[in-house]
Amino acid sequence: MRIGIITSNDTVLSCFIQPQIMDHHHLIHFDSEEKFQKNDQHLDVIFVDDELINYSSIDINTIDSYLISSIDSYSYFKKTKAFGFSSFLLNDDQLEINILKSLVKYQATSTSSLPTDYSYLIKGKSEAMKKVFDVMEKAIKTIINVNIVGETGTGKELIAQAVHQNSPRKLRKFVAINVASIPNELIESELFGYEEGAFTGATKRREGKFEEAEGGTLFLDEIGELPLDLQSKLLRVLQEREITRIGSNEVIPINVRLITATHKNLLNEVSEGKFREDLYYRLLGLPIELPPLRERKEDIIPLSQFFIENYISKNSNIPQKSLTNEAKQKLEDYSFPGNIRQLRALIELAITLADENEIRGVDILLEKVEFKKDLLEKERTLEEYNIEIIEYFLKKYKGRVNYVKDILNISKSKIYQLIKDGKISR
Ligand SMILES: Nc1ncnc2c1ncn2[C@@H]1O[C@H](COP(=O)(O)OP(=O)(O)OP(=O)(O)O)[C@@H](O)[C@H]1O
Repeated sequence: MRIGIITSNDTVLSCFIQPQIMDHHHLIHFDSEEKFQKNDQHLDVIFVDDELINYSSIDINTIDSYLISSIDSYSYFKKTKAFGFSSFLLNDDQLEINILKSLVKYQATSTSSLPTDYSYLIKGKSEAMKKVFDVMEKAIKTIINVNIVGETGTGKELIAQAVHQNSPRKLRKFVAINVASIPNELIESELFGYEEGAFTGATKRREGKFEEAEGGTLFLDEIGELPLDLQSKLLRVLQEREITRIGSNEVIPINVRLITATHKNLLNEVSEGKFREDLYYRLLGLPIELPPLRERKEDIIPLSQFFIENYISKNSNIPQKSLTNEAKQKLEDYSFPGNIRQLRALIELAITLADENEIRGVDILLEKVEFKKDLLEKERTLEEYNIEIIEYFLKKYKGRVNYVKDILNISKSKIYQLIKDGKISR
């Protein structure tokens, strides 16, 4: 790990880094005669005096433009005319882990000064969400790695996208990959790419996700599922900041911000030997915890209203709808195992089911959200889907054919024919 410190005052170095690991023989100053060695050209951690401004790979030659993108640091830099620049190399794994740990702690307690407005995209006024927004501010200000923890559907990918879109990297790509969804033997080629002929089926060269995300952000979802051998490879890539495609000797430098996500407690995985500790601290960077919806009930109604507006604005034929008190209560009392994704599906179904301008309790089909998903997953013919839907509405409206034909905009005779054929019961 190479640490860089920009400062006019060497004593600040000791504030963050224990004296015993400082090796002044390795210090390099801008204003000295010394030139950077080739392998000195990347820094892992940069401080401007006591402010950690970056914790990720950065090329020394681009440090100026990096500082400009980090407004606070740049104005500080100008104001104090700080020009001393030091960097030193650390070769001790355990010390490296200790430094990473203290950096994580430092980041978690430092405050931010660049408020960003996510309210158009991410809803939530609960204390839990305020904390999430606070950490996001810090994530945006630096290019520190970020790890998002939360159950399925809590908004991990949405947060990752928001961090990217508000960061100086927004002009480059946001590339997302779900590690759990790729067979183990394909993860390496997905991440790092391959050359033509590298293995059976590699008919032409393909770039991996790291290359695709160059200059931007790579979102690795379900990182806890990464097999141990690939964890070592990923660690090496993060340390060396370069990749090699499978079947190639060419070393490709990379400049990618990593955001990882998991629904697992990775620290437990570390203690069980399933996840490498050194990789854990490299990836952890800033931890963002997204609590399940049942633990932030005050967000349920604002989120529901947001999804109603969103859905109606995209479907101009649907009139405005609002939630009755009974519907609100029903939503607030529910536990949402599928979290916000489930709430969204449930609201969209309720809008479709609601007859008037009101969404009533009866339109909130808690047990039926899964019905909608199941319905699609069973892969039936269109005719079979039709039958299932007609049957569902006939049951709901107690066999009133006239009512159901209007809702589904089909002919009465179609329904009677299906009943006559024994395909549906009334
Ligand atoms: N705070 C929020 N405000 C508005 N919409 C949200 C919020 N959180 C999540 N969503 C919406 O909920 C859905 C699920 O979010 P997302 O895919 O980000 O969850 P996830 O945690 O990454 O899920 P998974 O673990 O299953 O991949 C998306 O439609 C997303 O836009």
